[in-house]
Amino acid sequence: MDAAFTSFSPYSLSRNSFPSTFLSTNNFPSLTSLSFAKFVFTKQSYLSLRGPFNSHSIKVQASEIPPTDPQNEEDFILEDVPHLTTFLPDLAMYTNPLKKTQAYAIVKQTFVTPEDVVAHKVYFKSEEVRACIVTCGGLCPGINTVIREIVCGLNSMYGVEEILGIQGGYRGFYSKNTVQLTPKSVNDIHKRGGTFLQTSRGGHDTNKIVDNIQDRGINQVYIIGGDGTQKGAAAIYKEVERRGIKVAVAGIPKTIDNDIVVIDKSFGFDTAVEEAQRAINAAHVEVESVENGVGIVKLMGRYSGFIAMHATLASRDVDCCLIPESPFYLEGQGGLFEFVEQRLKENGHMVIVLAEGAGQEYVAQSFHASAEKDASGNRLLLDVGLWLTQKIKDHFTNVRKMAINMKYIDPTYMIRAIPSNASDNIYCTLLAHSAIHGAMAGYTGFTVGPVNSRHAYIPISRVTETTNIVKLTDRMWARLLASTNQPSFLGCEVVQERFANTIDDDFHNLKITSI
Ligand SMILES: Nc1ncnc2c1ncn2[C@@H]1O[C@H](COP(=O)(O)OP(=O)(O)OP(=O)(O)O)[C@@H](O)[C@H]1O
Ligand SMILES: O=P(O)(O)OC[C@H]1O[C@](O)(CO)[C@@H](O)[C@@H]1O
Ligand SMILES: [Mg+2]
Repeated sequence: MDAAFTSFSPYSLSRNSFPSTFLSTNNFPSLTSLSFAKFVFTKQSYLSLRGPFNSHSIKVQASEIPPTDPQNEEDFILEDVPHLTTFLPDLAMYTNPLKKTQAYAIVKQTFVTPEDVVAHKVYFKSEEVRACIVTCGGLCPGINTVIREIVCGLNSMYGVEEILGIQGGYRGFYSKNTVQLTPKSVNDIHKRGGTFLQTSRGGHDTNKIVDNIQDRGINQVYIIGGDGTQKGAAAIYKEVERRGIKVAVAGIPKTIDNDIVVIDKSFGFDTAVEEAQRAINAAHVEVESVENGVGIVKLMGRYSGFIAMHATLASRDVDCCLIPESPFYLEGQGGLFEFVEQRLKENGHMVIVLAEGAGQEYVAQSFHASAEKDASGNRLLLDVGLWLTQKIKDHFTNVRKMAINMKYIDPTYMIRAIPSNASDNIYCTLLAHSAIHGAMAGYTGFTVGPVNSRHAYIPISRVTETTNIVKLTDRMWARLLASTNQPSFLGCEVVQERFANTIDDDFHNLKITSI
């Protein structure tokens, strides 16, 4: 593989300067490159990614490229981004067609900085590529943009003609016909919400999928989806490797909940937060126009309250934000009822933003519901919005004998069914291009995404080992508490106990690896 790349200048990530083998794709058209790509980040960079309390890191293997300061060797996390040559050492290489494209040929000496990386050689001839794209899991604004940009990017940058759409998620590999994707057929799809290819949950059968990949002669697989999808992608990559077939597997992380670890933020998240503002505004207008108005807005967020937290912070009209990570209680001193009453006395109205995964244990108790699961094994949530609405009504009517005016708004699906906004559109384009360049360069078993603002190739296993959740000890949550002045519902000791160590949370079944 070394011959495919030339030498590479060190660059600085975060404040620490160190020789990086991090394959950056921010400005791809440089003709510098690196001898091998590794996924690297330091404690320092992880810190800046995850906030000041997170000092945990896993040293995967000794550094092949020594750290700048050998004393700080512990600070490095090095891990190979898998490459086809790992299991197919004799693969042929070809001159990268990007060199000849008009768009990139001229930039050789113009926009190139030492940290830019491009493969001199690629491992696929344009005419040999038979790519496919699949979308799995829930919807998210921007999926269609990613599909469009993979198709258009492969075609315009690498001259690829054969691109298949797998319809209806993973099970589409073995249960449906494929659809031919061309720049023309996907030209307008970025203006629509949803997924042009349709999606599904469940139905991941690794052997059937890889059999199908082989039967159809597919050699590049682009998989757009959330944490479950990425686990499925990792299984496909492993099976491909076991069979020793030349198939590059690239994951593009998609999650409206922003629950995928390592990457800075998931695409569509900003769009969803923006759309949530409309619901919060509506709730605020409604409740300030009546006496004792209480507005409840339910937003998505199964185990991670990022949408609710960001929508609350952006709005400033929200009095209280309830998320799955932060337990709350209703009755007594410091409880939600007391806070609602206090706000009604002060302002005559209040707005609560509620992530759908919050308070599930209470709702389950109230409804005596059993834990149902969807086809992928995700727990089906009970409607905490309806439950809370009823609880607040009952409390004020029956206990406090106080008339309140309740407005419950549930825009959950509306915030993810829309097309992506302008900045998410650009972000989706970068992700798609990053995936294409990586696959053409022979990388496989990787997920793309920005880490500390630099687009990177990340071994899929890194993004599936844990889930991103709001950390109550993080400054963002502190900012929210400062903005709403809501009760924290937790004593300091509880936060320490709950978040100080690596724990397995019974309810969320999530691993909080470190603080
Ligand atoms: N551990 C796993 N191994 C293999 N495949 C999996 C695994 N977990 C989930 N999948 C498959 O991935 C697909 C999507 O999973 P899931 O429905 O959990 O959505 P997701 O990708 O996590 O997206 P989101 O949760 O954001 O909607 C499904 O087809 C499911 O069968
Ligand atoms: O699309 P479904 O199956 O109704 O699932 C909804 C779930 O999907 C998510 O949007 C994640 O994709 C969650 O926020 C939500 O709980
Ligand atoms: Mg998921």
